[in-house]
Amino acid sequence: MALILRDIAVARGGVPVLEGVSARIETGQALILRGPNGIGKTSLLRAVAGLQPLLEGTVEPDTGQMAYGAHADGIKAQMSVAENLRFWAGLHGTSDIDAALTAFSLDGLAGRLAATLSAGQKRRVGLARLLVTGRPIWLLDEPTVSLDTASTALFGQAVDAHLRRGGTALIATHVGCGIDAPVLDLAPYKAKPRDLAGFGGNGGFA
Ligand SMILES: Nc1ncnc2c1ncn2[C@@H]1O[C@H](COP(=O)(O)OP(=O)(O)OP(=O)(O)O)[C@@H](O)[C@H]1O
Repeated sequence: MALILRDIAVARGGVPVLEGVSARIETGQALILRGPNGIGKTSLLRAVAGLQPLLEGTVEPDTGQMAYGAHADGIKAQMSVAENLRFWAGLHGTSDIDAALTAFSLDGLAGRLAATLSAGQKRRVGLARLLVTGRPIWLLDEPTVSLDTASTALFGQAVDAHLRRGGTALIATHVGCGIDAPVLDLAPYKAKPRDLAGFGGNGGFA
């Protein structure tokens, strides 16, 4: 399923950060978002995922087709790895977690309380959740932070398999994440200051 961004502008904390961003990611393709700290990679992904409003522009398809993998893994500490994945699968109307456990080498940790996982292990559970959503468009924010070389390779394989199944991925990263894909540098799209009155803006003092 293709992901289409048309002339998008996004704000953060009432301040415009990016404008004029367009991209078309065809079925089976990925696009890497690059740019310096603070340019707006996270804000753009959040807006595409429907977690914050777009200042301008449109996104296709609707957010029901998207799975968002954020910085904060959002794992439930008092549940086991398997319980976390089952919970997430239930939310998305799926039930099979075995493939996700295996893809991220989590079989041996399935019964482990999430609170006791290392940072990289938690990140692997966060990424495994993408698989159980069954959604075709993955929006990933710095997905390989905390991952060692072997886990980064597992991530690369999971994305490759997702793309081969007809998925799409938009990935923000400023480190190599093992994905061979075109890169969109966001630096040229830095927004010029503008008046956000009427958009919930507050002069930038959020
Ligand atoms: N809650 C907030 N309130 C106000 N400003 C914010 C808030 N969150 C982020 N910002 C600002 O919005 C801008 C864009 O931030 P964003 O996190 O989207 O950038 P990024 O490109 O993902 O950065 P990084 O590479 O550091 O993760 C930055 O200048 C940041 O300081």
